[in-house]
Amino acid sequence: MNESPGPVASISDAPQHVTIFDTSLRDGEQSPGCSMSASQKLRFAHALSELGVDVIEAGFPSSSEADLEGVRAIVREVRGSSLATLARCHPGDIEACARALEGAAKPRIHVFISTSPLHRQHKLNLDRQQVLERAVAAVEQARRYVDDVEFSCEDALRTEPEYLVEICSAAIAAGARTLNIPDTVGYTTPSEIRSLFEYLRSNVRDADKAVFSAHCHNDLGLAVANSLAAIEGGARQVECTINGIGERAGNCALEELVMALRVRNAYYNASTRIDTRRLVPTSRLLSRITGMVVQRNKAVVGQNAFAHESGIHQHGMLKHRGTYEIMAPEDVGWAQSQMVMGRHSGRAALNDRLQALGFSVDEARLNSVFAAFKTLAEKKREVFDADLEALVLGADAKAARGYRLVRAHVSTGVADGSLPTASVQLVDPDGATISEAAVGDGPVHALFAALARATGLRLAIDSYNVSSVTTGDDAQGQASLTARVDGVELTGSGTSTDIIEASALAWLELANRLVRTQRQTEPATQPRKVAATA
Ligand SMILES: CC(=O)SCCNC(=O)CCNC(=O)[C@H](O)C(C)(C)COP(=O)(O)OP(=O)(O)OC[C@H]1O[C@@H](n2cnc3c(N)ncnc32)[C@H](O)[C@@H]1OP(=O)(O)O
Ligand SMILES: CC(C)C(=O)C(=O)O
Ligand SMILES: [Mg+2]
Repeated sequence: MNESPGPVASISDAPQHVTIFDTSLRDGEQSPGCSMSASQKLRFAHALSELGVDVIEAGFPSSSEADLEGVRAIVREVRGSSLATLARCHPGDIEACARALEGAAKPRIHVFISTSPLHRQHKLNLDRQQVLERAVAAVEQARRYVDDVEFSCEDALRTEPEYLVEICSAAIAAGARTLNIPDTVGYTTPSEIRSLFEYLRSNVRDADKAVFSAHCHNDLGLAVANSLAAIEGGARQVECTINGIGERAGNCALEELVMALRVRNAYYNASTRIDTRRLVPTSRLLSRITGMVVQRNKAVVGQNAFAHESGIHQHGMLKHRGTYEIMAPEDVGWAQSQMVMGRHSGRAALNDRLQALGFSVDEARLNSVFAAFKTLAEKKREVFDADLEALVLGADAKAARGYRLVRAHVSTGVADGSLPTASVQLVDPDGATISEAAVGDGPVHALFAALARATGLRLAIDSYNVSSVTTGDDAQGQASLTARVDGVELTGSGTSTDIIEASALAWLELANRLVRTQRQTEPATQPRKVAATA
């Protein structure tokens, strides 16, 4: 048997700071499906600043009046981070950057030009010397407006390395403080980009006067790996985007890069200023603004990143989180790990979930519930709390005693000054009819307020979601709610073609679960007391 490799040595003895340059609002925004209005950009720029991003690339002011206005609004309000804007090596673009950045506390102008033979010949129709002269003139012009100038060699990874040395040396001499080496088309590999950064840092004149920066695209799915390799080669700024949005397959995902540096700190010995607990909220905000859904299995911020369905993993997780998680969900902004009950789950996870729902079962009962659970899980993709309750109680949860919706009515108006109002009629667990009404900030808020009045239960809702479960104009909507009661997460869901009815059913399912865990007296089980939040 081979010997274990032992701990990996650190790449650097002295702790290093890696500057996080976020380009979600520029490279990210220019990708299909990600356009943002000026007010959306402003909102997201605030979120990036709160996240602790060092440099926010706010836009490309010469591209449109709207982009210019968007940058100006960010300059007026956002403090803390440096604010960068992009310009071609073109006097008009650089003037537009300067105008947009007027009043910024920490302005940066970012000028770029293509350096690769393919781009020089086919895109720009310029030779090496002409590109170099355009670059030097642009950096010098930008320096007349601001001290902090970044120069990028577009398509650097397909550029002759000795020409990169020449143009980077000239850019430093002209006043550039940051030299960005983009892998514009996501073509490079980790060992190649690492060698290129080492080569440039050794050969560029006055290399120590500038920060070398990586800007990797994800066409081969290597953007994060290549950015980390660039850090190994000496990069001290990484350009990235939230959720990895950006041209084509996107840019290096900020959340992945930052967590790799943190989780493998002993190796990289490099840190960032990012408040990692804000990663998930920031990712969610971007999804909401752009409508770009994050894939479930996306590292760090995807819904499955801390979810476990298979029995062996769930069993390990219940013994020690470290068995199957290399970082804590709380550290990146999730509430907790998730145990999803499904076809692959085992007895340990089932027992744990039943206890959380207030049922303590002996081994024989657990075995019989487990057999029924496996049969059900073969038919359903996910087994919900309501299904588990039905299995333990030996009856359909819908038939169990609880509040039942008779009717609900909601009225609302847009910009007519009317208050959203809801009235509900329920039958309570003892068969009596109750009617109540309430107003709220919106129709669903009013509905929940009326249900709270009718039942006397005030649920502290953690999340509320509506999604369609079928297609077409008459699609069924599924409303899902979660609430935390005494540290236990309870869920409720309801389905209807009317989303108000679906929402009321979800609220009542959650409320009934709460009531049942308080009142449940079935002899084979011992209910755990769960108090309603008042
Ligand atoms: C790798 C990147 O991410 S680069 C950034 C890409 N982002 C964008 O393009 C979004 C914003 N762009 C735009 O709104 C428009 O392209 C504009 C306003 C900038 C320019 O629009 P137009 O004047 O109509 O030019 P168009 O987009 O058709 O072509 C680009 C022109 O810029 C030139 N160009 C491209 N890059 C550079 C550069 N770095 N420096 C100087 N000129 C450049 C091209 O050669 C072409 O010039 P030409 O019109 O003389 O042939
Ligand atoms: C403008 C530059 C930095 C760029 O986005 C790229 O080359 O990918
Ligand atoms: Mg790019």
